Formats: sequence, C-alpha cells, structure tokens
Amino acid sequence: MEAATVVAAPVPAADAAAAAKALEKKLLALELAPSPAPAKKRVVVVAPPPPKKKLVGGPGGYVLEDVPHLTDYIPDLPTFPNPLQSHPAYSVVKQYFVMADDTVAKKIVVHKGSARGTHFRRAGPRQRVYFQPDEVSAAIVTCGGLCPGLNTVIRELVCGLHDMYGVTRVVGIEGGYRGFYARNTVELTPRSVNGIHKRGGTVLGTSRGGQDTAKIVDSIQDRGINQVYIIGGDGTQKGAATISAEVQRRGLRCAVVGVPKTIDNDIAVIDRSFGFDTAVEEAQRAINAAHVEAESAENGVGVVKLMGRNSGFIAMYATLASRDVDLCLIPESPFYLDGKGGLLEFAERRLRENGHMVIVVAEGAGQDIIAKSMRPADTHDASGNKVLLDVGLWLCAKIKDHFKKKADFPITLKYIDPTYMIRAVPSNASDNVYCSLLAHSAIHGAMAGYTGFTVGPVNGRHAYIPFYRITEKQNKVVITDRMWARVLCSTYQPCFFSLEDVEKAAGQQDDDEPLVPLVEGENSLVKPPPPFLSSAAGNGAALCNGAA
Ligand SMILES: Nc1ncnc2c1ncn2[C@@H]1O[C@H](COP(=O)(O)OP(=O)(O)O)[C@@H](O)[C@H]1O
Ligand SMILES: O=P(O)(O)OC[C@H]1O[C@](O)(COP(=O)(O)O)[C@@H](O)[C@@H]1O
Ligand SMILES: [Mg+2]
Repeated sequence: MEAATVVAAPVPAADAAAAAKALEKKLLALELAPSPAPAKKRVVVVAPPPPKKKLVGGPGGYVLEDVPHLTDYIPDLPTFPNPLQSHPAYSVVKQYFVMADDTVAKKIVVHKGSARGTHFRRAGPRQRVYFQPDEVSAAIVTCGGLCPGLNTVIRELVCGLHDMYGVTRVVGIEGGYRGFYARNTVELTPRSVNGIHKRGGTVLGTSRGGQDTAKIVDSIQDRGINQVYIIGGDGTQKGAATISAEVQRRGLRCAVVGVPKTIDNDIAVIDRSFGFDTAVEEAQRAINAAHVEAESAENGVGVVKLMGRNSGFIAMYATLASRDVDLCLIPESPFYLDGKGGLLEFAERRLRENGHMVIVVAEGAGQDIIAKSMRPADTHDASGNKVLLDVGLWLCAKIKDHFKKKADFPITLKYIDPTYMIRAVPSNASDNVYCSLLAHSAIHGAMAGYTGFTVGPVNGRHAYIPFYRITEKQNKVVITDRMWARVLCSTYQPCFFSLEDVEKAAGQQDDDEPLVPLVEGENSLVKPPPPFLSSAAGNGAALCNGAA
C-alpha cells in the first residue's frame, strides 16, 4: 500500500463525559418513572474515556478506520513466529497469512470519480504474534438475548485457540457480564465443548444488565486473563468498548475482542449477524402454519409475530422468502389502521379477493400507534432496552373488532407467536460455518495483538471494526431502499408512507450513495410527488395507497 498519513482523531473528553451524564440522567429518569413492574436495579455505567480513533489516510480519499493494538499503549512488546507456520494443516496453504496492511472496503460499489472511502483492517492470521501459546489465558462470555449459533461460536473459539495456536487455558464466564465478578469461571476444553453446537442457547448462560466495568476489569486482572472474547449484540459491544477502554487505561496486556451476536441483524457495518439466517429459515415454519390455517378457513387470517425490536430484517426476509405473506409490518415503516389506504381496508379487500391472508409483524412494529390506545408499560429491561407493547395481540384484537362489526363478513383469525421458539433453535449449517469463521478471525486478531474491535464480514471479507463504528448506530431496514420495495412489490400491501417518513428514511440512507438522476421525469420520492402518490389517505399523509 502507498505511504499513509496517520491522523489520530481524539474523541473529545467532553463528548464522553456528556454521554455518560446523559445516560445517567436517562437511567435516573427511568428509575423515577412510575412502572407497573419495576425492572431489576440498573447499574449506571461510568465509562472511561474511549481511546483515540485511529484513522489512516491514503491517496484517492482512502481512509483506514483502524483498530487499537497492544503496542499503542505498551511499547516494545516481543513478537513470536505464528505457530500456524508449522501446523500440518495450514503450513501448505499458499498465501495463508494476510498482508500486514490489507484492508477491506466498506463500500464495494464505486462510482466513477468517487473517493476510495472507508476501509477496515482485514481479518486473518499474521506472520508474527504477540502471545506465546502457553501464556495465553482466554475468557469467553455471552451476553444479551439468545441467538442460534452462540454455542457454535463458543466451541469454535475454544477449538480454534487449541487447534490452531495450541492454547489450552480457556475459561467461560457464566451468566453474562456480571459473571465476571459474581460467579466462578468454568474451564472450557475441546472435549467439553465438542457437541455443543448442536444445542440451542448458550452453555455459558447469559443475562442483561449487571454492567460494572471496574469490577469486570478487576476480575480480568486478578485472573490473569489476557484475551477476552465477548459475544453479544449492540448493548454488549457498547459494554465491550468500555471494558476495552478501561483495560487500555490500566495498561493491561489484554486483547478485548467482540463477536457480534443478534438475531435481529441490527448491528451496523457487518453484512449480517450469525443466527439471522437460521431465524429466517425457522420463521418459515410459522408462516407456513399460519398460511395452512388461513387457507383452510373461511376468510382465514393468519398472524405471525417475529422478533425485531428496532429492526424488521427477520420479518422482511421471512416475507420475501415465504411468498405466502400478504402484509409485512416492521418497526421502520409506520402504518395506520383506519380509513382509506389503512390496514383494515386492505385486509378486507385482500380477504374478499383471496378468501384468506397472512400477516407477518415484527415485534417492534406499530409501537407509536399502539401507545395511543394502550397504556404504555413505560419500562425498560435491565440493559435499558425499552420493553415493547405486544403488537401481535393488539393487531389481532383490532382486526377481530373491525370484522365483528360486519355481520356478513365472519373471519377466522389464528395468531402464532414463535419468537422464543425461533431464538432457541440450534444454528443451521450456513450459520455454523459462519460462526467458525467469526471465531477464527477473532482469534487471529487477538493473537496478532489487536484489541478493541468487533470482527465481522464487510462485503464478504472478514474485517476488524473499531467498537465505535459498531455501536454508533443500529442497522435498520431503510424503507426507501430497493429491498423494502421488493417486499411491497411481492405483497402488494399499502406502503403507508408519509412525506415525513420518506424524509426520515432518506436521512438514514447511505450518504455515499448518490441519487441517480432519472433520464426521464422525476424520481417519485423527490418532491413534489406525482399526483397518484399524493392521494390523501386515512391519516391524510400517505404517499401511496396500495390499490394494486
Ligand atoms: N450502553 C451500554 N454500555 C455498557 N454496557 C451496556 C450498554 N448497553 C448494554 N450493556 C450491557 O451489555 C449486555 C447486553 O446488552 P443487551 O442490550 O441486553 O443485549 P445485546 O447485547 O444483545 O444488545 C448487558 O449486560 C448490558 O448491561
Ligand atoms: O425477552 P428478552 O430476553 O428481553 O428478549 C427479547 C429481545 O431479544 C431479542 O431477541 C434480541 O435482542 P438483543 O440482540 O438486543 O439481545 C429481540 O428481538 C427481542 O426484543
Ligand atoms: Mg440489542
């Protein structure tokens, strides 16, 4: 690679302090808010200031958003030849080691004349490592909600460390973050984890909340742990970032590595999260059941609730895969029930046309509209995630009420909530392979002395991504992207968009993607909208009414 300039961009301490203060205020407000079922006591996270961002510039607008390295804060660390060099399986592999300065482009589609843009450090084994196998003491922890593949990642971390690098000291932290200081560790060996990938859940247990960074790092220090593998979602990765910052502040020779987990696929930057593929596949069984029930009844309605707190990816992909779904509702796309272009009008029309319909609803959909007719629970879980109102039950009640008023139109509605069943299954074949690659990439990074990163595929190539990149925003379905259009096109459901929704979605769209000027006419989403899109509907704001 061409000569690069190192530009260290410090995150202002004031920002970190303000963020910690805002979080404290938020948590305090939650603590004071009346709540019918108070959540467990939450621990306020007083985060150490995050380490400086490592940005490396190059020609043509090339930017490497690099990850920290142990040598950034511990000079003169000795290095050793990578044991893979003499490994019978790997030594014959041509070009097994990655080039030291290989990077992975965040954007794979380029436009003529555009800058080379953001890159991340390529994952993979390096020729020199910063740990001797017999001095490694690794710990693995799983946090947050369950997700298919957790056990596979645990297994592959243990076996990968052992088989590739000869590491024998690996412990599991039980019950999530709080297990660092509230529980004993459990020894993990290739033998003890051998068959765990065939089981759902996590053999280590998991939890929400219980985040005390200082105590966690005390435990890391006291136990002599020098590689920590933290498997979890967006909340967990935020926790990992604070742990990593504290480890660096204390000058510990300890690599802190995040492995992204979330069934919701809501983690930014990476192509997808493990368990998502399994979840979409498993969701098909519920949708099939709903379809069979709906088809077999007079005016049958099958409603399936799927997971997706803030991001509707499971619902969207399950809908596209199934082809039996008439209506897909996701958190990112607000909807309304009554009036022209509303959900109930659409349901009636679809039932009259087809005699049955299937609705897939993500658990985070319609929260605003439900809150208008239902007292919000106004409570958060131990990690600070908002507890959702049950959109599935609410929607079923609304549909039943609507058709009850129509004596000549009896319906049969069946509601299926497979959410926890889906989350509890073991990962499928493709997720299993993916989990192995994630685990191996994580190990290579830690052995090479990198720290403070989450591992994951970016445009198909595994990369080391700084924590701040993963935690700064969630991955969401962009309703003005082509993928959501595919859903609308396959279901012929109303799009319910208001101009406000479109503008909001446009703000979430990738800045790097220029709007292609149409050869003829205007882009339909650029104001003013064509007359057929602006027909005032139920709430007077819908852009299109789905009268397909
Ligand atoms: N902003 C945060 N800072 C530090 N730790 C956090 C933060 N948010 C969540 N955590 C911790 O991460 C763990 C998992 O978070 P949670 O949101 O429940 O699940 P997930 O990681 O799957 O999103 C919990 O132990 C929680 O205390
Ligand atoms: O009942 P729980 O354990 O709080 O889990 C419910 C939540 O967990 C999830 O499955 C995954 O969320 P996380 O990735 O944040 O753990 C969400 O879809 C869902 O809202
Ligand atoms: Mg989460």
